[in-house]
Amino acid sequence: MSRETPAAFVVRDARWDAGGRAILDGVHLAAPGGVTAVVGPNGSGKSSLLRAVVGALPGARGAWELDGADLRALSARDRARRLALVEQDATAEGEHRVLDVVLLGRTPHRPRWGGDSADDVALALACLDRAGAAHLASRDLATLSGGERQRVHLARALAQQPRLLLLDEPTNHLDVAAQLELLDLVRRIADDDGVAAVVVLHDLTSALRWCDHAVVLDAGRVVAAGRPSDVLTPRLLAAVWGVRAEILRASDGSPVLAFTGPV
Ligand SMILES: Nc1ncnc2c1ncn2[C@@H]1O[C@H](COP(=O)(O)OP(=O)(O)OP(=O)(O)O)[C@@H](O)[C@H]1O
Repeated sequence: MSRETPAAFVVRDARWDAGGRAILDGVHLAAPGGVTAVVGPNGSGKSSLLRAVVGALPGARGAWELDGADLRALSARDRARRLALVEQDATAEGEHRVLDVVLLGRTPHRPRWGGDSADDVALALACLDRAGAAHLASRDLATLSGGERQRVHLARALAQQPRLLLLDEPTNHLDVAAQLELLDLVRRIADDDGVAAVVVLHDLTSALRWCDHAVVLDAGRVVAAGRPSDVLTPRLLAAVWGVRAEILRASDGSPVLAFTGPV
């Protein structure tokens, strides 16, 4: 159970056209707190959906609300106080000390002309610690490995203290132990802090094991949504991904998807 009231996030009828076609074609998503997996084949619109919600897709239409508030009506600063996005393979040009990158997450919370307070620095260090990256605080971001950078961007997002955390393939670049740590951290952020976490995942076993809800996109449309175990069935995997799949059971009873070939 969440110690905080879980954040409720809703997307209604998201639409976005690019290159002469519909990339998002009437997407509905309801994330009533907890962890929501957004899954689908390559090019199905997952990243576009997250980018639309953060206001990074000019021309996107639809409504998105967090705790009943219209996110589109908020200023960029107010939006950044409520939601944070960690993008796929986020990089940065030039030299940036890791601690300064994480402190950027405090920007929407501090006075417009104020510098970093001691509290900001303490919070940034705590977020680095939570993301398993405390030892990187003094490093230059450009010198980090992909997995190390991923943790720093997560720490920056946590420093925003969002009610909605959007993560685009956050387990990319992470070794297996780090993937488990990250998914466990996302679970705790949802459970303990009441943050609504929306996570784009390609690893469908992780979606089954770690997530409360799953939304399946195909060609810009939602083709299934609900409890991951109800949604990610062999029949759906065959229809959407074109693969034959079996659901096996690990010794602890948790589901493991095995793919045995194309349909
Ligand atoms: N600016 C653009 N102009 C034209 N097409 C675009 C643009 N941005 C994205 N697309 C197309 O929109 C589709 C959806 O892209 P998106 O990145 O949202 O997919 P995705 O589901 O996140 O894919 P992946 O799993 O490969 O990361 C793709 O076919 C992509 O080529």
